[in-house]
Amino acid sequence: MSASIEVREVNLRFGGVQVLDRVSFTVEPGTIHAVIGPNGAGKSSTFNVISGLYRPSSGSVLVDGVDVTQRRPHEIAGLGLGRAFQNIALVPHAPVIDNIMVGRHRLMRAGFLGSALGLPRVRREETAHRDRVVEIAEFVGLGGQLHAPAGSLSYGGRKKIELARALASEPRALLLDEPVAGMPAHEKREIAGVVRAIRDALGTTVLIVEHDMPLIMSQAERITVLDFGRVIADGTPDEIQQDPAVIAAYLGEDESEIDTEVMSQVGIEKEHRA
Ligand SMILES: Nc1ncnc2c1ncn2[C@@H]1O[C@H](COP(=O)(O)OP(=O)(O)OP(=O)(O)O)[C@@H](O)[C@H]1O
Repeated sequence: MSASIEVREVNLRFGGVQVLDRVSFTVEPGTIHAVIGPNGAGKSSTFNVISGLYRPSSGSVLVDGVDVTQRRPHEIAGLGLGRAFQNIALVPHAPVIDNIMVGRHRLMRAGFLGSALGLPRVRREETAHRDRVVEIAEFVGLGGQLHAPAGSLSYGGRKKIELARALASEPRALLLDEPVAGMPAHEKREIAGVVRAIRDALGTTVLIVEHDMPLIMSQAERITVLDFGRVIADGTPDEIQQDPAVIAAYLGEDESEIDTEVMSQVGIEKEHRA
């Protein structure tokens, strides 16, 4: 149930701006792999290239060895690449379960007509899909809120719906874009647990972009660091914390914007700033 993702020498330009500059890294199957870097480093752009929303100027992306660079987003999703988006797009008045069912669409064969006519085969298929979606909802901790309107859940709860929706397509690799951004600590811990469980219990490869360093350092097995569209480091959390190029990248930001708390979380001591 796990796929590898290989990003090879990807260049991405918008007008005269080189957003990604020969970006290469490999996400091994069944690992939790993070992409980090200062604001504007190219993390979201990398995700957009992998999921087919942006076409690179050159270079390629392979999923399980299959070149997907020229494929459209839905085709890439069809190969088992799921994505939970940074900006939550839910139907607030619809129940939680219906919001998650949207993610199941890719796997459902019954057409609109069969559904509308209530054919027995179609009904059986829908029931099986719904049962699986209930399991997934329970897995992410939404079992008690299946019939609540999605908009009535806390921010963390709505993020769980996003996760469940991405999981509903039974992905072999899952891209998570800032899954804990803006959450209180207890919700962050809960989501971190779910991310770990997705990999441990389902075997899904997880590629994650996140600014929350404690989460990254504790969950990721491998980290790729981007700065100004380039890969400046790639390694284990321990290696990354000690890498001089990474330390310089985080210190190179405008002094007024340096988040000392983030720095200390990454393991960068104040002495390095002198
Ligand atoms: N569609 C686009 N058109 C033009 N420029 C873009 C586009 N998408 C991204 N960029 C530019 O590419 C650069 C990298 O942006 P990107 O959003 O990938 O960075 P990021 O590392 O995800 O940043 P953040 O941490 O702030 O989300 C930025 O300078 C951004 O303005």
